[in-house]
Amino acid sequence: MPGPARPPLLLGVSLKMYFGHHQTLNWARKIATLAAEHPAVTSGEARLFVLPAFPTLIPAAGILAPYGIALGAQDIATEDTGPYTGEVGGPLLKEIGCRYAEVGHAERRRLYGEGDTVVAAKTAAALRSGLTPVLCVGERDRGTPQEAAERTVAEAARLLTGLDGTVVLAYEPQWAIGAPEPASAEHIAAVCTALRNWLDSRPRHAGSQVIYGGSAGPGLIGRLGGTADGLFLGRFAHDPENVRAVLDEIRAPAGAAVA
Ligand SMILES: O=C(CO)COP(=O)(O)O
Repeated sequence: MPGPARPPLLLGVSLKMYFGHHQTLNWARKIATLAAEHPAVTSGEARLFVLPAFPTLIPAAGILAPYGIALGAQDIATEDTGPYTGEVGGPLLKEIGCRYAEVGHAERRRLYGEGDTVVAAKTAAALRSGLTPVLCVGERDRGTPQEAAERTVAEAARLLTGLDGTVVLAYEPQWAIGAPEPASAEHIAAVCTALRNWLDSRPRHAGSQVIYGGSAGPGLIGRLGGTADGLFLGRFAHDPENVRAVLDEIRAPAGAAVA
């Protein structure tokens, strides 16, 4: 059977702090069942990753990993080990099977005072432990796509200064997070294309991907014309049927009829 014509699209979900423990595991079981049977996943056209709350990582891995769904943490300490009360370090995350660590999410910047120095240090910590950082970048206020592209590329360049390794750049315009609608397809395409071009000029980040998050859900991926390597879902992934709908669109892209 011929393999997929293009690299797999990456479909990430952060559960943030929405779900309880059992709720997380019940949701994970539904996502595992979906992954086991959905042709977008079984054909290799889509790859899934899930970022649940820290205490659920081990049991969630037991449910999701057998179906090829990668796990990751929503945060990571800047240090690897030592007297850092309340923090969780990269070596532990790696040991329990994480592949990803999210850094720099707008909520952590806005609510917990994380700035560029901390975000860059967390990105370095993830890479040091062999984790792929899901590095969130994106402008705070709505502007033109060109302004957003320039600002976001500069942000990525700043945060990755001096670092080598494969990353997932999650383009999340802050004004589109928690909104009724994602940014427009034109806006997302302009910024993701600029990020892709920038990455392509940086061999030290070979293999990196650019995904879009911010009220992403069904109906979006097909409108991006391949300019993003995937989506980063928040609220709209709480209903597994929405995840199924996005996988359906990955299976039947670019104008093909989706039932
Ligand atoms: O921040 C996000 C993913 O990390 C997006 O969240 P929402 O899709 O709920 O806006």
